[in-house]
Amino acid sequence: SGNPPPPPAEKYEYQAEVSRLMDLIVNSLYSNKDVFLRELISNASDALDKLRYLSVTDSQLLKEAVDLDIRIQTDKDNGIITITDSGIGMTRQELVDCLGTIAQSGTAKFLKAVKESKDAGTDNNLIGQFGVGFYSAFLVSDKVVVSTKSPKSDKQYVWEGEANASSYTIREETNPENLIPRGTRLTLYLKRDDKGFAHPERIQKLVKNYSQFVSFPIYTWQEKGITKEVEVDEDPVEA
Ligand SMILES: CCNC(=O)[C@H]1O[C@@H](n2cnc3c(N)nc(I)nc32)[C@H](O)[C@@H]1O
Repeated sequence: SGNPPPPPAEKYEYQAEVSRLMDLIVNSLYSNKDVFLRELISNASDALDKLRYLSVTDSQLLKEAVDLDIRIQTDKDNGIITITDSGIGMTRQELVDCLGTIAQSGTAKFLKAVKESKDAGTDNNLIGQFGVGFYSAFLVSDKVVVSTKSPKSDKQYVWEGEANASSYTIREETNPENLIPRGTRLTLYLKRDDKGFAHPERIQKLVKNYSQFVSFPIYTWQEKGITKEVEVDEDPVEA
């Protein structure tokens, strides 16, 4: 076909503080892995808040006419969870700035706070307070893929990171099946021992626990493995 091949994925090293932070989060929160869903829903909710706030002065941001919601899909056959928000999305540079680096001050304060906190319980809350919850995805995932489309860029970008890795990659999304109009879709490839999180009833229970303060609807779907049949629940988990 006439289309030029897509540019190759680019490899980035995490800033040292980020690597240290990921190790700390994975080692200190292993006892209560459930927190990953609360953190990722919180990030999705923040992204929707940002869009709603910015659209007040720039209605163009809503031209992609998609509802403001969070969709969680579980594929229990393959141990995969996807969390999609129709929020503001990230540009390539924002992916680097937001997921590959962290403000030194934030890290130092977080590390100090965790050291001072008595037990894992307080750690869970600290992770949310310091906005570093994204990395809790690696509590339950071998690999995390973030596919994101911002109104500020005409391309959709795919960030890919693996547990215990010192680097991550970013490439352009070229598969039409994966394109989203705006927002961010996280795909979690669950660890062998954590595939239970992809069971719909377990996700629904966690969503009910963690979503009471989320001001956007959260829908959960069960993906029927290779048939890709999508069964919509009788009624969405209204926030
Ligand atoms: C410390 C890890 N960094 C983040 O979680 C940041 O990444 C960005 N992020 C994470 N999930 C996101 C999401 N779903 N949408 C958007 I817009 N930004 C997101 C936000 O800037 C977070 O503060």
